[in-house]
Amino acid sequence: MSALSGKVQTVLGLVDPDLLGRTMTHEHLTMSFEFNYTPPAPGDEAVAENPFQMQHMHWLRQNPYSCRENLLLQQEAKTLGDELLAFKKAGGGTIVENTTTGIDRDLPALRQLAKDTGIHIIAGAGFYVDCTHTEATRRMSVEKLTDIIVGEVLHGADGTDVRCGVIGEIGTGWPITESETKVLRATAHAQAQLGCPVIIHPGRNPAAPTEVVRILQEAGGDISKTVMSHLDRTLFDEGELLEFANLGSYLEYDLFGVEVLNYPFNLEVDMPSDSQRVKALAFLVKEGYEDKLLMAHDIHTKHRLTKFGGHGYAHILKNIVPKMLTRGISQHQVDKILIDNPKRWLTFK
Ligand SMILES: CCC(=O)NCCS(=O)(=O)O
Repeated sequence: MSALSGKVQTVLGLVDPDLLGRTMTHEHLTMSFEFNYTPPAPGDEAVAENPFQMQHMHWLRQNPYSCRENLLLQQEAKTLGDELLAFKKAGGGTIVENTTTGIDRDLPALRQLAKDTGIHIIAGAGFYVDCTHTEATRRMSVEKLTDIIVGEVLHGADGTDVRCGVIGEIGTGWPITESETKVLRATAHAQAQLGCPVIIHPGRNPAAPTEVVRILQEAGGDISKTVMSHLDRTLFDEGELLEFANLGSYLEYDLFGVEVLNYPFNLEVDMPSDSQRVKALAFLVKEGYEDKLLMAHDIHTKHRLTKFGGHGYAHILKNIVPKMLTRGISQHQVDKILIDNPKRWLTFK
């Protein structure tokens, strides 16, 4: 048994799992998504240059990745305390901050935000998707990658003494690349050593979540302590969803607040609305998966902050939970999804 066993590791140190309260298991407070910039449609360039005005808000919500400035969430780190205090006022207790190496993780900023607001913040270890890997990362062996990830949890990351409390979000695309496969194997090895929670960003293909689970399992990972993120844009067929759910990971619906007509990273996908996300959760509850469900907003751009007219980190607590209660999900089941399941997942074995 390690010193971490039975505890949750926040950026301010170890805490008793009972202290977490309502938890968003997939958010970003400071990061860069610039590598995903998608040029605006011809004629929209001027709007994209000057997006944060009332008359441009609809365009920005529909085209969030076509404005460079919108992708620089890290510029807001100093003012993010107010957003977190709104989350706290709505009854929130904990944020899992999934920013990993490749998208500008800022651990000192996370520690400061936790101190300023009293919100428990849990930082993520490991690496994002292949196109953010450096050449040095690509050349590393699985053993070296494992050492880095274990070190980020046990000693601190990015040259700081801030320790990560989860591995992930570990980024994978579709098809999964060689470098991503090595990182997945390292993740499984580190998890086997540490007994820690893992969270995965799957590629945008219905086959991706199952393939990730296969790789993790083969390398000795603990699927019962692993979260599959972004199911709302990945698995639509109910049969396929149940087949995946049967593999035993946590099932995360984490794009609450995103309502877009065209999803630029996969134009085949019809991004669901929040009502459809609630429907999917109600379906999984009815099928007996209430102990596996998790929810979040995955805020990763500026326009989703309340400061820019967005829904902020309190949207689920203020707007989605009341809707869930009208759609066959009980308060007891809501509490499982927002409190008990995150607590169980985040507690080191
Ligand atoms: C870093 C944030 C992130 O990866 N979000 C996922 C966006 S999407 O793949 O679901 O569009």
